[in-house]
Amino acid sequence: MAKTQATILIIDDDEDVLLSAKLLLKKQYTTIITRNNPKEINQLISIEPIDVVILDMNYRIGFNDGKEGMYWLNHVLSINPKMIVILMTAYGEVELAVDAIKKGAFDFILKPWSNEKFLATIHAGLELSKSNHKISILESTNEALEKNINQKFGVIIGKSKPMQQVMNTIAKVSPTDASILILGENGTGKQHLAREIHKQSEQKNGPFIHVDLGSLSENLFESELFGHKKGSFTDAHEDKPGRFEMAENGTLFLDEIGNLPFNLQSKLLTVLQDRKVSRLGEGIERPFNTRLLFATNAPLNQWVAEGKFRQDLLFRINTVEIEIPPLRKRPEDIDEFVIYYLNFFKSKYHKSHLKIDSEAMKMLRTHHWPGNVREIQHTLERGVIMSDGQEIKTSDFNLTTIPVTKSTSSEFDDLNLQNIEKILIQKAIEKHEGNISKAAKELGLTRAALYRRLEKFNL
Ligand SMILES: Nc1ncnc2c1ncn2[C@@H]1O[C@H](COP(=O)(O)OP(=O)(O)OP(=O)(O)O)[C@@H](O)[C@H]1O
Repeated sequence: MAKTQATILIIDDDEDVLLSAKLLLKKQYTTIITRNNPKEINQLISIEPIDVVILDMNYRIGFNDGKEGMYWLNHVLSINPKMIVILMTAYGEVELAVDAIKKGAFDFILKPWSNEKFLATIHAGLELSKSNHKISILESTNEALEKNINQKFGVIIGKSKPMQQVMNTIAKVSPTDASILILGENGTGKQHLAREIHKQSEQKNGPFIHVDLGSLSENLFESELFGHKKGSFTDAHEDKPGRFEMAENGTLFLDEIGNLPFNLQSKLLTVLQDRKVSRLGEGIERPFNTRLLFATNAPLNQWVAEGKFRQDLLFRINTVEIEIPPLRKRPEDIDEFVIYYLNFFKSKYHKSHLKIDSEAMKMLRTHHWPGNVREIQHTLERGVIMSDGQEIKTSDFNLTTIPVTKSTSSEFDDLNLQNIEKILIQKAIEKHEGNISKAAKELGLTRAALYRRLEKFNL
């Protein structure tokens, strides 16, 4: 019979008890650790993936008040409140054992034990430990998924030749386990395509977890990606799995990979090579089974040449590179996007009669679309909202291109804060040639906050 994968720690000062418990359990479970001194608990819990602790109530000869057992029970639960602790106790101490259960122990075993009862108790403890572990991962996965639930548009639009080539590549590579690097300007649909790859992959029934490395502050990178142990830093109030663990049997999409700080690039490389992650502050290595997708709008090859991005990491993540062309290089797709978003927003805002005036349509077809698909989507939404009549007019779209102006102090003659905010945002985007992450960083905003302002100012 194959052994069940589980690590059980037994602590008792009686070597005979340890030996007979070990002999019994090792037939059933993969790892049995025995110790005669409870002081070793601290170290063991932080380096071994322990599922169940079996703890004696008394450690000094002649003492049978169970105080030590209670002390160590509290201690284990303060390190990990979800740890399954089973107490071993003699006949006279049943009341004490019941008290221990009230304080958080899972169950107790009476010494001398019946093998059958002993195994049944361990089995039940292990089942609970497994479901606790699953629940904690599910809670975090759920949290991450809820953030993504607003993803509104599931279809892939684009019949142009360059888009069809992209789709052909996706059909070929999605079912494999190759790492894919998606390249493209802001708003070209990198995340949208990453979701499509997930849908067409073997992991399609697992979660799709998106991490925007452009919006994470530097001190959060490690904990977000790899998870942390309670107490490993000031705000680590409880154990938390990282995104790698949350994406188990699914896809992990690391967006804006160019924003990963240089010191963490080597750590990520090791994780990708070993296919194991360790939570911050914990020595346990957890294997993961996750499809990895990456995206960036940064010129990574150039950054490698400049020493800003590790070449070995780039080689690891770009087994296949897919470049999504900007909208201006596939103008044939504009009409389809316009029709799609027009219909979508007509129905959302209950304006089913609306059409686009021919002048306005001409303008949409010839616009440069620096913000790509995201810009076309927001423009159509604005047009539908602003239009009063039967037709959306050029002015309803309020399509402006970001003016390329040289900074002069006269811009600040107008001291209206909103106007100045708009000017600063324009300047930051101009300076960083449309790179939203860098502009947001310079402005001291998250990317999401910058996007909100772009919308607010119709930029
Ligand atoms: N081919 C497409 N078909 C339908 N919708 C699309 C397509 N490409 C992009 N979109 C939509 O455009 C918006 C922007 O796309 P997405 O967020 O994937 O771009 P991105 O390249 O990841 O942007 P950023 O670089 O700013 O993170 C999304 O709402 C997405 O659904």
